Amino acid sequence: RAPEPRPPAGFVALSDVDPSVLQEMRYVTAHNFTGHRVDGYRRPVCLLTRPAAEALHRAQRALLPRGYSLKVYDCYRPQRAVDDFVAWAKDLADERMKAEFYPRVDKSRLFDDGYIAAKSGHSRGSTMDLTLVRLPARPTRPYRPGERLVPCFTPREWRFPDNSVDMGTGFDCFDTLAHTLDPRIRGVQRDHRLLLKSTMERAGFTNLAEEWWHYTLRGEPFPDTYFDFPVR
Ligand SMILES: C[C@@H](N)C(=O)N[C@H](C)C(=O)O
Ligand SMILES: [Zn+2]
Repeated sequence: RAPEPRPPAGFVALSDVDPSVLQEMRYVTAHNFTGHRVDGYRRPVCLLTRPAAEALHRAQRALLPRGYSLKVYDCYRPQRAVDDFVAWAKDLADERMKAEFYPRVDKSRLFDDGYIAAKSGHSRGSTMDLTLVRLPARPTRPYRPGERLVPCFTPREWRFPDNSVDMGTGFDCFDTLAHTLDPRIRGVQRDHRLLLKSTMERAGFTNLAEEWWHYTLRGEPFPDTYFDFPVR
């Protein structure tokens, strides 16, 4: 068997650049919209290009004195993981995670509506999905496969427990309520989204309008390369 490709020069583990950023890597677990560990994720680590990791460190430095930490859910995503999402999307009968992640969107619409990309910025290594956590971070519990699912846009107390601040929906909530500036999101939920957005923009990132959690580094180092080495 051919040896697995290794991370190319220019990639780093986020923990080597900023160990204080919390990590809850969802696609290496079954707690994600597919319901299975996604192809290409072997270890729960956040890999990024060095400039993206250093920019994230700048954002974290701005947040810590205010009593918040960043928490990443996904970082570099191999192309084979994206291909796994595409294959999953073609199987319209597999809706085992619909009740939590896309209760109001037809599975056949997830790519066209902008919630998942067949060529993703994550595979270029300078994009991440993340949220804010109020410090000190509360402990979390793992997802138990088969447990009862709760829609990701219900009040926070009913959703799957997450130690992040209330953003109005959970992570990977494929719904118009997750659009960053959706006018139905008000009060502290909107404040949290705007704190994340302004901090990330100041550190050099751009948000995806459909997802409050998705950010890409401006001037990324590999704008045309979709990498496929596994996360390990
Ligand atoms: C799947 C979700 N976490 C995400 O990252 N969506 C964008 C559109 C992507 O797939 O690049
Ligand atoms: Zn993303």
